[in-house]
Amino acid sequence: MSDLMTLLEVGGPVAALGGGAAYARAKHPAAYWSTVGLPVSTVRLLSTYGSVMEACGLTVAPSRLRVLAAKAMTRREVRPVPPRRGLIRPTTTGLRIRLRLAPGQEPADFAASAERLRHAWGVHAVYVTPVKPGVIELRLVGYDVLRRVRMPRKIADGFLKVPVALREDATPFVRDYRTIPHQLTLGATLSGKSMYLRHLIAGLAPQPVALVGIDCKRGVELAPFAPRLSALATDPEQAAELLPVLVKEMEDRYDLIKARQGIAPGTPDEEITSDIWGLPEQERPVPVVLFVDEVAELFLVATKKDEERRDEMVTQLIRLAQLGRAAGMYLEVCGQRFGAELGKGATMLRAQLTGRVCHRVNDEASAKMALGDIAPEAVVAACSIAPERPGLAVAGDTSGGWSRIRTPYLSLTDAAETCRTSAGRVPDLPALEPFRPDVPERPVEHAAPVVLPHPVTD
Ligand SMILES: Nc1ncnc2c1ncn2[C@@H]1O[C@H](COP(=O)(O)OP(=O)(O)OP(=O)(O)O)[C@@H](O)[C@H]1O
Repeated sequence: MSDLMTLLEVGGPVAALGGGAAYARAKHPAAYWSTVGLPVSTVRLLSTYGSVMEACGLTVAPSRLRVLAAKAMTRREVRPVPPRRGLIRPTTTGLRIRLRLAPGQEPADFAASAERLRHAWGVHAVYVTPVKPGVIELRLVGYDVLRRVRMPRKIADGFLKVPVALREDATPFVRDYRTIPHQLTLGATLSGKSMYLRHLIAGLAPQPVALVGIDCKRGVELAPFAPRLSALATDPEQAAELLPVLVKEMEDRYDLIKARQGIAPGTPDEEITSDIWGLPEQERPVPVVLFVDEVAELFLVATKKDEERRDEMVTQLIRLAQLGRAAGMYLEVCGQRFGAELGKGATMLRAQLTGRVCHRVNDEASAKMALGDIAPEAVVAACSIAPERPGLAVAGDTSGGWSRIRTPYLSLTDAAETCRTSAGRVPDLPALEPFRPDVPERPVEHAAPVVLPHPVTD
C-alpha cells in the first residue's frame, strides 16, 4: 500500500505513463506493475498474441477443413494457427495464461522460446509450466521479484511446511519436510545461509515439532533461538554427546513402529505402518528437525583421538539421514563447503541429503558439491550470484528440478521473538532434557527510579 501511495505521489498511474513512468517503474516495480503495467501488458498480449506466436514458431498449419472453409467464405490467405488460449488471469506480479497445445507441440518448444516471448511482450520473464498433457501455463512476470522479496499473501503452508523464500517466477518456495526430509544448504560467508535457517526456525517454531541444533560456531547462530530449542550443542564435543542420543531416539521410534506392526496377525493392511505417520495420533512421537550449522567443523580433526570421535559422529549423522525419515527425524545441514576432501563419510552423507540450496559460492567446485548431481545449468546459475544480493540461491532436488530463490529479510530480533513467544511449544522429550540450552534472562530495562534525584542546592 505504501508503495502505491508513493507511486500516486509521483504522479498517479496515468501521469506515471508519461514523465514519471520510468522513475515509478524503477523505484516501485510492484506498485507500477499492478497499477499500470498490468493493463498495458494485457492489451499488448491480446493484440499481438497470434503474430508473436507465429514469429516465435509456435503455430501449426491450419487444418484442411479450416482452409476450405476460409477459401469458401473469404478470399483472404489462411494464417498458421496459434495454440488455443484460455482466460488471462492477472496476478500481483504479472499475468497467467493457459494454452492448449496443438498436435505436434510440446512444452519444451515454449520453454525454448521463453526469452523471445518475454521480449515480444515487454515483461521481465516468461515461465512455462506443464499443467497436464496438452496444456501448459505461461506465467508472465512483470519485474524482478527477487530484487525486493515479498511473499505472496496466500501460501499453502501447513504442518512441517515452511514457505521460506520466493522463486523467480513469483511462486513461493516451500520447505516441505515430509516430501524432502533432508537438505543441504551451502554458501560462502555472508551469502545468506543464516537468514535461510532463521526463516526455517521461525516457521517451525509455532508448530508441534522438536527443534535441535548443532552450531559449531560456538552457538552464535542458533543461541538466539534457545527458548524454542529442545537441545543445542555448540561445539564438536557436545555434538558427540548429542548425536548418539538422537540415534537412540530414532531406534526407539523404530521399535514403536515395529510393536504396532506386530499387534495381531490379522491386522488390516491399512493399520500396518512403516513410519510414524501411520501410528495413531496419541501414540505418534513428535517430529524432530536437526539443524547442523557449519557441518565441516564436525569433520575437522587435530589429533588421533579426535579422529575416532569424528568417525563416530559422521556414522551417526549418516544413520540419521538414512533412517530418520520413517522416524520423523529430519536433517537440515548447512556449511560453506561439503566435499569429499572433508574425509571419510562426507560424500555418503551428502548423497542422503535430497534437497539442495546453494547460495553464492567462491568457486565452481563448491557449487558442484551442492548442485553438480542435479543439473549443470544449476551450477552455472549458482556461480553467477552477485555478492550484492545476499539471500539469493539456487534450489534444487536430486530429481533434477531447480530454480532461483531468495529469502525475504527477517531480522534476528523478530525471529528470536517468535521463538520466545513459542517457548511453550517445546515438546516433552526426556532424552533431550540434559541438552536443553540455558535461556538467558531478558535484559531488564531499568525502570525510572521511584525517587527522582534532584540537585542539592544551597
Ligand atoms: N534475503 C536477504 N535480503 C536482504 N539481506 C539479506 C538477505 N539474506 C541475508 N541478508 C544480509 O546479508 C548479510 C549476511 O547474511 P547471513 O548472515 O545470513 O550470511 P551467512 O551466509 O550466514 O554468513 P556467515 O557464514 O558469515 O555467517 C546479513 O547482513 C543479512 O542481513
